[in-house]
Amino acid sequence: MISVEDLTVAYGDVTPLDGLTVELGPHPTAVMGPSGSGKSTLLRVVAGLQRPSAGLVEIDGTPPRQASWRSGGDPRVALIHQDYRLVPFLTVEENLRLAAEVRGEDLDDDEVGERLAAVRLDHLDRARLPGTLSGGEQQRLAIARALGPGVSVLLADEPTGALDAENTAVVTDLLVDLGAGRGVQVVIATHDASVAERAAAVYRVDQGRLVRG
Ligand SMILES: Nc1ncnc2c1ncn2[C@@H]1O[C@H](COP(=O)(O)OP(=O)(O)OP(=O)(O)O)[C@@H](O)[C@H]1O
Repeated sequence: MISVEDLTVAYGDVTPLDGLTVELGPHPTAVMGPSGSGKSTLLRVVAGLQRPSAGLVEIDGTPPRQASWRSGGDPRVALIHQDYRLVPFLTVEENLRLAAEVRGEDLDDDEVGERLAAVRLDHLDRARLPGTLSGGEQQRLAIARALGPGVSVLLADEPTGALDAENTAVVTDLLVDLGAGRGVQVVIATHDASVAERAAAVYRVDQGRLVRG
C-alpha cells in the first residue's frame, strides 16, 4: 500500500503537488491529469528519486529509500517510462542482466528466458539491440527489466505514450496481469482513457491534489 500524507512539491514558484493526501490503490491504479499537473513528480517521489518539499510517503509503512549511487534505489519500487530508457548499446539479454546485477541478482540462462517469457518475448533473439525492436517490444523488455524479485510497486509513467492502439492494449494487459499475478501494485500515469478504463481506481490531479473518479 502506498500512503501519501500532506505531500507538497514546489519548484520555485511552481507547486504541482500541494498538500496531497491519498492511499494509492488498489491494483491497478491510474493517475490522470493535464500535462504539467505533477504526475511524473508524484511517481518520482514515491520511487525515492526525489525528496518532497513537505509531507510523507510510505510504502507498506516505511518511506521509500532515497536513491543514490551508494544505496541504489528502493528495491521494492520499479519505474518505467514512455521512452523505455533501455541501454541502446546493450543487447536484449545484456539489458536484463545489467539491471539484475545492479539489484544484486545473478541470472542464469533459464532465468533470462523466464523473464522474457513473462512479457511474452521468449521468441526474441536475445542478441538484438533495443533499437531494432518495435516500440511495444521495447516497453515489454523494459517491464521485464524492471520486475526484480523484491518489487512490490511498479510505477509506469505514460508507459503507452509512444505506442499505437494495438501495442497500448498489449502493454496495458501485461501490466495488469503481471501485477495481479505477482501481487505487485501497479500505478500508471496516463493521458489515455483506454488505459485508465482498465484500472481498478482512477485518480485525477486537481489543483495539486488527487481526486478519485
Ligand atoms: N526538476 C524540476 N525543476 C523545475 N520544475 C520542474 C521540475 N520537474 C517538474 N517541474 C515542473 O513541475 C510541473 C509538473 O511537472 P510534471 O512533469 O510532474 O507533470 P506531468 O503531469 O507529469 O506532465 P506530463 O503529463 O507532461 O508528463 C511542471 O510545471 C514542470 O515544468
